[in-house]
Amino acid sequence: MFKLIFKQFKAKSSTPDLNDVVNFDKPLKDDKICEHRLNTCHKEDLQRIPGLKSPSTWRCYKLRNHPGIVVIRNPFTERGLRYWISRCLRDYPRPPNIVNLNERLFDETVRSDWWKELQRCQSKEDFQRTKVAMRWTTFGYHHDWDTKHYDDRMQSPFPEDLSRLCRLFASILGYEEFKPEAAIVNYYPVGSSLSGHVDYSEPNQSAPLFSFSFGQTAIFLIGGKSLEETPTALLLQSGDVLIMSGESRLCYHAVPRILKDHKTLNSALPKDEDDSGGDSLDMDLFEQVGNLHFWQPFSDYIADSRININVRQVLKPGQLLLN
Ligand SMILES: O=C(O)CCC(=O)C(=O)O
Ligand SMILES: [Fe+2]
Repeated sequence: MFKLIFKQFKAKSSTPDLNDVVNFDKPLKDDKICEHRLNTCHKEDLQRIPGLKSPSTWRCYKLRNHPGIVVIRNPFTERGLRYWISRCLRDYPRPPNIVNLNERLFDETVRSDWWKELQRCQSKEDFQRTKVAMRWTTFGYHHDWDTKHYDDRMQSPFPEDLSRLCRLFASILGYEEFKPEAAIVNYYPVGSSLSGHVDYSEPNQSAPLFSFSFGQTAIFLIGGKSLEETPTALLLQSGDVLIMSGESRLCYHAVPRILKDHKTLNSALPKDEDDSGGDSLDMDLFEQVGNLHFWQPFSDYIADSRININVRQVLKPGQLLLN
């Protein structure tokens, strides 16, 4: 069932039927979801992470048929969204982090600073080819796509800003001990997809997995422990935070389609957002994204792409090394 539904959503010839797709902006119309109360008495921690809306305004949902799945509908401010998008494009795909760019197709300058080199492309063709070639970057423990194993010798530092962000969401959901140790940033040009899989590479499979969506909207399929089970389709929009915890941590999931429907805000930032200081982000970048000239290339990129940050804990509690 999973593969069939994946194929239907992926089919380029058809506009997907969104009637059966859960839309968290229309929660009352949908009996597949229910509202979930969050424990947001962490105001002090929150004040130290700029770029998030006040937690009392967050809307959070669970899925009736998929215990363990939690979705927080865009808790970010507009400046916050811009910050994380530019981190994913400008900074994260750089050494010592690993990127997918093939050494036979791209020289060292592009592979070590893709975003900078993308802005320097001379022709439209070269720009487009370079833009869509970036599909993932890994950091913390690097995910090995072939062996599906992590290795103590294959690590790069986990960025402090993303670590803090994940630990904050984890603590609000009651996972005080969560340690962000491995991340994959997935880049999805419109037209790309990610087929059904289970994330079982981590020795620690009981810690939740945190997934952040930015830019264009994804149709996300969440299934069961076998491909026989019928998946539920969700719309994941810019800023949405999806948590796979408990039973759902080892369930099949996929991204069959990216919808080009998100209008990127390319205007001055709203004035009413309280995005005052802190030391947990790169505050120069946080300032800069408010400048339209600075923000323009990032805005152009996400006009037809989606970005997903996928964060996992690798080690079991108390475990210090893998091998
Ligand atoms: O892009 C997404 O929402 C999911 C990505 C994913 O499942 C993965 O990286 O394992
Ligand atoms: Fe996954």
